[in-house]
Amino acid sequence: MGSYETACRYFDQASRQVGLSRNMQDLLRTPEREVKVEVAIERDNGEIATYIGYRVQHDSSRGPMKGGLRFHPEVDADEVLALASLMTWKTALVNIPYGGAKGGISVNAGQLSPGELERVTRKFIDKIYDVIGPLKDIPAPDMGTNAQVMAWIMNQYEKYRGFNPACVTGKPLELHGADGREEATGRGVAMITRDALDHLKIDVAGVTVAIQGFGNVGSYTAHFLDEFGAKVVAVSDASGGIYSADGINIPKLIEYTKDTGAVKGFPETEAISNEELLTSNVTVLIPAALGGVLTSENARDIRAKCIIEAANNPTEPEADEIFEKNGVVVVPDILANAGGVTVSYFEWVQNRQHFSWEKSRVRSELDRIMNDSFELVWKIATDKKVSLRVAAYILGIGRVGRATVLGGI
Ligand SMILES: NC(=O)C1=CN([C@@H]2O[C@H](COP(=O)(O)OP(=O)(O)OC[C@H]3O[C@@H](n4cnc5c(N)ncnc54)[C@H](O)[C@@H]3O)[C@@H](O)[C@H]2O)C=CC1
Ligand SMILES: O=C(O)CCC(=O)C(=O)O
Repeated sequence: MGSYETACRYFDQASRQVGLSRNMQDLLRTPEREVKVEVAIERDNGEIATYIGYRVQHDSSRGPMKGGLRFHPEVDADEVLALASLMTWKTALVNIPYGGAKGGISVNAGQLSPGELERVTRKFIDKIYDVIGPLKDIPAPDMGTNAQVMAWIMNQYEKYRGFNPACVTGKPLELHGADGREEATGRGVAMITRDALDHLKIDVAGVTVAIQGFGNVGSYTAHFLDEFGAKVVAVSDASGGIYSADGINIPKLIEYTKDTGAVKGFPETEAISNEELLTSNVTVLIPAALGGVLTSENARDIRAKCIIEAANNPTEPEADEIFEKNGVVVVPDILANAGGVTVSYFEWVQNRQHFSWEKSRVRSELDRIMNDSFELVWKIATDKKVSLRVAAYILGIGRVGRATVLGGI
C-alpha cells in the first residue's frame, strides 16, 4: 500500500465517525498544489548530477502551510503528499495557526560533500522560492536535513526577498533559530510517552523502551526518557541495532554516535537487527526513523504494550487493526511527534516579532500544548470508544473542516 493510500485510510475512518459528506472529504483530502522540480548540480568531480525535488502544499484553510523537508533516496511524490496531509491534521490537532505542507529531494545526502549538499539546497530554493514564504509555506527540518540546511534555505530565499528569517524554521541559534527547536520533537515524544503510561497506570521510571532511529528525534527522545528514569534497552539506526537488558547508557551513547556516526559497536551491548528491535521484549516501542515499518507481517510479533509513533506514518493500516485487536495502545504520529512543529511555530512567532524567548519559556509552552493535546485526544477516544488515532484525526479534521466551512472556498 502506498504512503498516501495509508494516510487516506486513516482519514476515511475518522471522516466516517464525524459524518463528513463525500464532497467535503474530497475537498479536505485534495492537495492545493504539488510542485515537482529538477535539481541539477555540478558535483565536486565536475560531473552533473540531477535529482528530483518536491513540495506539496496540502491545505491552507487555517493559516500558512508548514512542514519539513526530507532528503532521502526513497522520497517520491506519493510519500511527500502523504506527509503533507499529515501536517494538515497535526497543526490542527495542536491548534497552531498553520496548514500542512511537506517537501523532499530524492537524494542520498550522506553521499554528498558539504559543498554538494549546499548546492542541492540552494538550487531547490531557486526552483520553489516563489511558492514558499513566511505567510505562504514555511519549510523546516525532517529526515536528512538539519539546522545548517535551514540556514542555506534562509540565505537563498533572502537573495530574492530580502531579510526574512520567518521564511524557514529549525535554523541555527546564531541565525534567528529558537532555543529548544532541535530537541523539541524528541522532548514532545517523551512527554507524550509519559502521559500515555500515566493513563495506563505504568510508572515511567524503570519502564523498558526500544527506539528505532537515533537521529534528531530518536536521540532526543532517548535523552528525555532517560531523564524521566525509563530504561532504554534497545536502539537502532540505519547501520543496525544494539541491545542491553540492563539498559543502555544514553548520555554515553549520544557522545559515541557524535564520534562514530552510528550506534553500532557501542560497548557493553549486543548487536541486533532492526527487525529484532521492533519485536524486542519491551513495554514501549518507539519507531523514530522511516515510515511503513510496522506491517501485517510483523504486527503479531510486536510485544510492546504501547507504541509511540515518533516517525511519520510508521504503521500500515493492517498492522494498526492487529494492534487494536491485541490491545496494544498506539499513540499516532500526528500527536506524538507534534512537538517539532509546535516549537517551529514559536520560532516563527519570535522571528515575526523580532523578539526571542528564553528556552525555559519555549519548553513550558511546548509541554503545556503537548499535555493538553494528549488529554483532549484521550478524552475523545474514551467518549467515542475509538482508538487514539481515530480520535486524533477527529480532532484535526474537525478543526480544518470548520475553518474551511467558515472561510468558504
Ligand atoms: N526532525 C523533526 O523535527 C521531525 C521528524 N519527524 C519524523 O521523525 C523521523 C526521524 O526524523 P529525524 O530524526 O529528523 O531524521 P534524522 O535524519 O535526524 O535521523 C534519522 C535516523 O533514522 C535512521 N534510519 C534511516 N534509515 C533507517 C532504517 N532503514 N532503519 C533504521 N533506522 C534508519 C538513521 O540512521 C538516523 O538515525 C522521520 O519519520 C521524520 O519524518 C517528525 C516530526 C518532526
Ligand atoms: O517543524 C516543522 O515545521 C515541521 C516538522 C515536520 O516536518 C513534521 O512534524 O513532520
